[in-house]
Amino acid sequence: MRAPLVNFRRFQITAPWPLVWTVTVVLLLVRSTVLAGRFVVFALRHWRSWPVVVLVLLAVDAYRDHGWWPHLLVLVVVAATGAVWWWRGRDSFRRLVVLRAVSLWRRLLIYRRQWHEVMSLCGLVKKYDGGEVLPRLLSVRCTDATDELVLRMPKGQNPEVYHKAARDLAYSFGTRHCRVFSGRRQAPPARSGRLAWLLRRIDAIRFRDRPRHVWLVFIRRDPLTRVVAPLPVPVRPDFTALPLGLREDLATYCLRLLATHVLIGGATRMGKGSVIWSLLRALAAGIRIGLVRVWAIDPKGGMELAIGRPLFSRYVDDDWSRMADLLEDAVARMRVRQQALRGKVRVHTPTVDEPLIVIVIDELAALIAFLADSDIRVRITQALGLLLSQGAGLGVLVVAATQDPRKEVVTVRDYFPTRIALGLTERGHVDMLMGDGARDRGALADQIPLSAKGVAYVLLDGQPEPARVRFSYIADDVIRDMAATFAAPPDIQPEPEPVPAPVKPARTNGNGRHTFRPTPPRQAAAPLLPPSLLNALDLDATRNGGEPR
Ligand SMILES: Nc1ncnc2c1ncn2[C@@H]1O[C@H](COP(=O)(O)OP(=O)(O)OP(=O)(O)O)[C@@H](O)[C@H]1O
Repeated sequence: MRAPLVNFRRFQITAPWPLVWTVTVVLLLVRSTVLAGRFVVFALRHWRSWPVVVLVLLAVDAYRDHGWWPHLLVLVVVAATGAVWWWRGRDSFRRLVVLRAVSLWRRLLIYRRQWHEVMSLCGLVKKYDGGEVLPRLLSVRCTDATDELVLRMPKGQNPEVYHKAARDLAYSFGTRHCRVFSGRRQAPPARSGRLAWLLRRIDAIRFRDRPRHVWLVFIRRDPLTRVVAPLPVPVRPDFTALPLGLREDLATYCLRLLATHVLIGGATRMGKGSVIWSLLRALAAGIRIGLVRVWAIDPKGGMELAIGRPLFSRYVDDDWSRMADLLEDAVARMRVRQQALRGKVRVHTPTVDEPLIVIVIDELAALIAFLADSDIRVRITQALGLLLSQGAGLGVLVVAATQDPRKEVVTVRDYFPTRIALGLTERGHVDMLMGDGARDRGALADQIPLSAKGVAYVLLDGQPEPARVRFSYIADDVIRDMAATFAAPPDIQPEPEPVPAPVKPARTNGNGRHTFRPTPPRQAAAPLLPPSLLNALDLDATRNGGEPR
């Protein structure tokens, strides 16, 4: 017999069966451990469903043994307990039962059902490996006015994409406003007590930074369409949280007035006055005891601020030169404080002896842009520059309103760390006032309707995304009442009386004789708008449901 061309037997090797079995068992073990781990994660993630699963199992068991009547009995007991709960504690019932039921309902019927469609149409779906990657909806939490969704972005996206798509998302889900937040909205709760250390550790995990999560807040019912009534005057003002109005999620909007200056921008008649008066109301108790001293300048001849004169320790509305004096006096006070605090503290703490000085200026542009007398204008600009650059930490703060936020008009704009944007006339004004990119992040101040007076965009503590708020409307009667109740005590340093205008020194006319040129009378600050026009403008307020000022 002929020998085979290739002798396969020569290459034959015996199978290493122990090795094959060992590898297979190890692979199976790894796989089943992974699956078990996934199941545990799934079960933990959906821990809220455990009671439901247990109840369903119990219900099936009870039905098998006794029929329908145990279910009926349970239903009656649950309904009776719910009724008693609702009767005794409506708030907790609403929070723990009604809102949770609404959240579940809206999650399933509104968001889950349309998720794929809306995400695709709003351009938020990514294509990868021949398939689609969608943002993943993690939770839906409803409040009385908002739906807060948490979602995880697919890889290759950042929150900017959601900021841009915010309006499309809002209208797609049947609302008008959608706010996008790239960070968690609630801070971890403050823990105390015996188990605080444990709870703090759990919070550290629960509230850890999640860069791939995005929070979408849909405004289901806009609470800012109604005028906000004056808020109660705090017994002692908390400068880190002064209540000034209402947020669109129905929380109270609080301003942090500690070591900051505030610039209020808004087109004419959009409610700059209501921001100032809301702030003064929040400070009123401090004003009465002398913890806060308000120095007010109203370049509109007192049209806005004169009505609350008793609240102010110093007040000028009729003389540009006295306005400059007031600001220079504030600089002098600031310098004295600087000397006293140097090397001791970095931020001044207001006391009755060394109060917080708040300089309120109703129309900043009138002081630094439209003032004809260049000498006084330079004095005012210099004093303001010093106050704005150094006064915040020393407890000398400036709160100023302007209709025009352009740099050419408000040259000192960049020195205001806190900005409030009421309704503005131009799209470009939004970024000028709130900072670059603010409009893209949702501050649509140029789209605030004329009727929404007192509605504004603000930045909340620690969040780059602007929030929409409405300041409380303080009517004239309320201001008068406030001025009578919370009048400022006499200042330790009395307001200087207006000094008569200095007579210019005689000049020689070259032939030894002297010609006296009397100085023209001091320039009085005439109102920017004549009273007749202001009265006419007040009519629009009456038409819009507000009260004329
Ligand atoms: N928060 C508010 N809620 C409801 N209506 C308001 C609010 N603030 C102001 N208004 C209405 O708008 C009118 C104008 O308000 P305000 O005088 O405060 O505006 P302004 O921006 O200060 O005007 P100006 O540009 O003349 O200084 C008021 O007469 C009032 O009727």
